[in-house]
Amino acid sequence: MINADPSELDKFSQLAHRWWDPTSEFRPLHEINPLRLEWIDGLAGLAGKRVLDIGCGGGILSEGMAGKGARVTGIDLSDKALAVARLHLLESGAAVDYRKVSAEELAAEAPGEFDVVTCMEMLEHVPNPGSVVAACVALVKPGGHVFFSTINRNPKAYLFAVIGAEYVLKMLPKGTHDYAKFIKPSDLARWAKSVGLPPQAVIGMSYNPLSKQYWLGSDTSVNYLMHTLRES
Ligand SMILES: C[S@@+](CC[C@H](N)C(=O)[O-])C[C@H]1O[C@@H](n2cnc3c(N)ncnc32)[C@H](O)[C@@H]1O
Repeated sequence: MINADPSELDKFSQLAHRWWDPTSEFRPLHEINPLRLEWIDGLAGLAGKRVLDIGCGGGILSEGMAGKGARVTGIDLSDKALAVARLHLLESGAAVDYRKVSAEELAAEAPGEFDVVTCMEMLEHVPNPGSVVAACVALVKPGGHVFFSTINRNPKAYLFAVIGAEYVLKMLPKGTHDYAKFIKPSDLARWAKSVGLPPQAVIGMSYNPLSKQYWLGSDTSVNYLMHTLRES
């Protein structure tokens, strides 16, 4: 059975036509993109690398990584998000190969083909995130980089990521996030380590609603990113 929740895919499909509008529901992804792109590039050196972006959506990060000189494949299971991603290439002139395939299926088809795998803001939308983590280790070359980002599971994360972002600030549509699917960094680290992806670094991402600024730092209590390396 495919590791996907149709209602989650439908949520993103419904909004997909607004993916590249930086004032839309996707504004947070536009605003965090430079931060995560520089962090990934600083650790993995994207130029010339073969990169897989899992759950690429409309392609905000995929295009950013292509702009750094990476050869990027973006995969997602939302037809509409992929259609928007492909259409945007005409406007931006970027080159990204977008495909509708699950991480698990691609892992069986193209094991060890990628220097870098990114899986950002996606694990909290799938029924079995551990299965995606296992697919990531299969997809990346020995010694290659895998990056994750997701939302921590604790009362503060519920307050900020659900109540704050969806109900108070209305940055995201209500129902975007399901608290039960949030993932503690310790759980993600344990899953990654158990499949041969020892974590190298974890960094927090914070937001100040008054200044409307995001930054990376030591506070992993709400949003965080994790860098792992496949054992050689
Ligand atoms: C919050 S968006 C993140 C998009 C992109 N990774 C980013 O950070 O800019 C989540 C994406 O995950 C995709 N998604 C959800 N379940 C998936 C699955 N099982 N396989 C692949 N993509 C999935 C959705 O269609 C959506 O495009």
